[in-house]
Order: sequence, then structure tokens, then C-alpha cells
Amino acid sequence: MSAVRSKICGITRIEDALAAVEAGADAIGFVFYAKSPRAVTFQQARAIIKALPPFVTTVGLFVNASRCELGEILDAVPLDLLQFHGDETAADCEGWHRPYIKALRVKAGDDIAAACDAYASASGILLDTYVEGVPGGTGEAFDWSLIPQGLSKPIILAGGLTPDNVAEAIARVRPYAVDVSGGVEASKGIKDHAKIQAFIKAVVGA
Ligand SMILES: O=C(O)c1ccccc1N[C@@H]1O[C@H](COP(=O)(O)O)[C@@H](O)[C@H]1O
Repeated sequence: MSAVRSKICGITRIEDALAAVEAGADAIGFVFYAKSPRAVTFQQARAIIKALPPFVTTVGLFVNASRCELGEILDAVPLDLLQFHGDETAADCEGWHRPYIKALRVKAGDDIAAACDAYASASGILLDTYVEGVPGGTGEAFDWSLIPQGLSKPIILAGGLTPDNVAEAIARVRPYAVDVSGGVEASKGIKDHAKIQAFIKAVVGA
């Protein structure tokens, strides 16, 4: 079985990005959603990416961004992968000359298999927790038993993961990757480097 990848999302500072890379994260995420406490400007994201060593995947997170806004950010920031975390259709996510992942906010009764099939052009599907009125980054986990086996896309598990529960989550779901934001923070938008290290250690040991 191959190693489970990890992404540390909601990075707003160079030192937090470097701490994530040093700990062994495969990807870091930037939130381009103005209502998030972790939102970054394109200037901030660009400065952080400039400080990174090679072979770290940079992910841009968007929530129902306009085509104009998306185009401006992609012109300015060297992002490797796009994460669509709103109500975007597959057509909205395509055509940006970058691979993308689509977030689904899971609740009981959802047909996750059908949703995976609907985003056939996605590199992977990120499963996050459904909380009414909040697009993501809630710090709440969902019932992992809602995830069926044999999905058509690599699964990135998210939603309320922490250094304490990520090993169990991996054992139960066997995702391709895990994604965390709030579970490794000292305060909103500020990462706790010891928590990042503990999180990655738990992922690697799982
Ligand atoms: O981090 C945010 O503020 C955010 C805002 C809007 C949509 C998604 C957001 N974050 C993503 O949500 C999941 C779960 O986060 P958490 O670990 O439960 O805090 C993760 O994919 C974040 O990238």
C-alpha cells in the first residue's frame, strides 16, 4: 500500500509553510475566499511560494469564485492544483490549465459515488463535513462510515482531522490523502508547528 499524502491548508505565513514542508507535508493550501479567517491575498501567497523548496505542491482553494477573480489569481500566483470548495460544476472547474480537486461536503443520504462520477475530470475528490451555511474549514469531522468503498476517484479525507484522530481516520477510510487546517492551528490562520509535526508523524505511522 502506498503512503498516504498530506496537505496542510490555510497557510498564511512563510514560517508555517516551511514548518509544514520540514515536517514532511506533500502539499500546502492557500484559501482565496475573503470570508475565511485564513484568507490570503495573491501577494501573500506569491511571497510564501517563493520561499518554498522544490517538489511541494501548491494548492489554491476557491469557493464560488468568479471566472474573473480566478483568472486574476492564476495569472499572479504559481499554483499547481486547484481546490474547488463551493457549488462549482465540473464545467466550472475545468479549463484552467491546472489539475483540480472538488470538495464534497458530506451528510447522511448523499450519493458520494455519483458525485465522484459527476466530476470525472477531477484528479481527486475531497470529502469534508457538511455544516449548514459554512463552506468548509469548520474543524468538525463527519461520520466516516458514510464513505462507500470502491469510489472512482482518489479520496482526500478532510474535516476535523487532528493529530489525535488522523491515524484512526486513515485506518478506517484508507484515503489517498488527508487534508487539515483547524486541527493544526494555534489560532485561526496561525499554525502550531508542534501540531503539524504530530499530525504528519501520525499520518506516516498510520
Ligand atoms: O479553511 C477555511 O477557512 C475554509 C474556508 C472555506 C472552505 C474551505 C476551507 N477549508 C477547508 O476545509 C477543510 C476542512 O478544514 P478543517 O481541517 O476541518 O479545519 C479542509 O479541506 C480545508 O482546506
